[in-house]
Amino acid sequence: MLSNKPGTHQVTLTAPVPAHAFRFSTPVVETPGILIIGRWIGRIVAFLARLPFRFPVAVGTVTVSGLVGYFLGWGALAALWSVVDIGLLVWWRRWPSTFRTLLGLRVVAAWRWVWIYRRHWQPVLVVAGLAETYAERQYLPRIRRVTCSQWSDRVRVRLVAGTTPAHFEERVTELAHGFGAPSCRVTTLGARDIVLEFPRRDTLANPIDALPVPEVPDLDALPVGQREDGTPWLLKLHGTHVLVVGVTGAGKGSVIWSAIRAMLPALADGTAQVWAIDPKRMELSYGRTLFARYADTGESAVTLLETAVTDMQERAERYAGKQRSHTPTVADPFVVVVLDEVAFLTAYHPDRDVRRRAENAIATLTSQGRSVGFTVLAALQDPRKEVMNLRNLFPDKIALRLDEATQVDMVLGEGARDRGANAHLIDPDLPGVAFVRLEGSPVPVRVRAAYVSDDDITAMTNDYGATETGSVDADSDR
Ligand SMILES: Nc1ncnc2c1ncn2[C@@H]1O[C@H](COP(=O)(O)OP(=O)(O)OP(=O)(O)O)[C@@H](O)[C@H]1O
Repeated sequence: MLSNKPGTHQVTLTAPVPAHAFRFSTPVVETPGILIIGRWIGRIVAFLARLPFRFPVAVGTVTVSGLVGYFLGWGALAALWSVVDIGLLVWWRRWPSTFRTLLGLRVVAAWRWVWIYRRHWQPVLVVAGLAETYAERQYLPRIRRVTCSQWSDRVRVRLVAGTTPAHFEERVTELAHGFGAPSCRVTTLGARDIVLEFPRRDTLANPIDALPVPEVPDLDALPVGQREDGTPWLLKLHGTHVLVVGVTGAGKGSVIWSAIRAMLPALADGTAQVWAIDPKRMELSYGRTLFARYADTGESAVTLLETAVTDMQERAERYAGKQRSHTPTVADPFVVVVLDEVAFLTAYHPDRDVRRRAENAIATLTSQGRSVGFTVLAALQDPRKEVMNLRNLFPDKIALRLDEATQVDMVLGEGARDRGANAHLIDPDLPGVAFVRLEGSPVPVRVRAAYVSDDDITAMTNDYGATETGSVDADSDR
């Protein structure tokens, strides 16, 4: 106990209490050198024993090459490799997709595991604050596996017990920078089991052409663009309200037009209607013949909104006690009120009465319209409360390029920026790129809306628009 051996004085887990004459503490026992060396040898042997299972192709290749070189000589090895190279070349040219999935991406994954993740894992995690310390020992989450898809690396990680995926979600920016990726996304697979997804390149860098019009539109999942992982970005309109926020030129129009485009067959057969409010007279006027109602001034816009409220309430009264959800029919179509620059009505319109009536009507529609088939799809440039205090009545929000970092959480909700939704850093040269929250996941996803050009809109109005303009723009007071 009172030994003066080196190390005895180092362990001070609790501070001494001066009033106590004796202090009991755990004795420090010196580890014999042979045990330390034995442990290192054990770890090296375990590593070598695991290698063939972890990298069977690489270990097999090296072993076979070594055996051929040793028994048959270097000439035979060179001949073998020439044949293998020609075989690989033929495979690559003839069946590129199987070559990529079975070999190419595995080689890339092994390389990136060693060179990027293994090498930088400890420093990046320690600096990012993701290494845990307990009783003077450091515990690091462990890389279980690295796999590669064509566009991203997926790093499967075993968490340190007592930590949660939220620790990683809050550090996605640090992780992305640390491993040299444009972004990082965290997916939870199970207890202490997460995947970090690092894109290797920006899959949304090129504009996406207007998507094909679906034969039977699914109003719960309208294809409006592409997600960062290459899968379609599907927008739910029926049973919700959507607020699209972005600075001027961010591409709000492309989200609105992509949604309208995806609904075209439903507009044509009368099971859905678009009621459009277009204060700028630039965005929606182009496709006027597609809309059941159209308004472009303050007064006519408020009249349109109040008509929607009256129709909605009449429908709710009919449904009361009989049905709890809406199924689109020709008699009771799904109505989407599309509002371009909603702040024009709620904040900027000079007439106070128009502002008040518009706000009341939007609040009523957004709070009561969901279950009876009335949806508001609104675009907004400035999400601050002074401009739009109704934003929380929109369950789904889309954050295109924003002006300030603080606006990200205003749009996507608390913690969205910490989880990597850097909408304020979206490149101005990438209009249509946005962050959205998908159902059931707190992690924002990067997406890009398809671009519906003027020619596309002309083709849409030719194919699906009403022939008599007068029949569809009853609310316009132009
Ligand atoms: N999804 C997209 N893909 C590629 N380019 C796009 C996309 N959306 C918009 N653009 C380009 O950006 C320009 C501005 O887009 P848009 O008018 O839709 O922005 P906005 O957010 O509606 O702006 P404003 O609020 O001023 O109307 C378009 O003219 C087009 O050239």
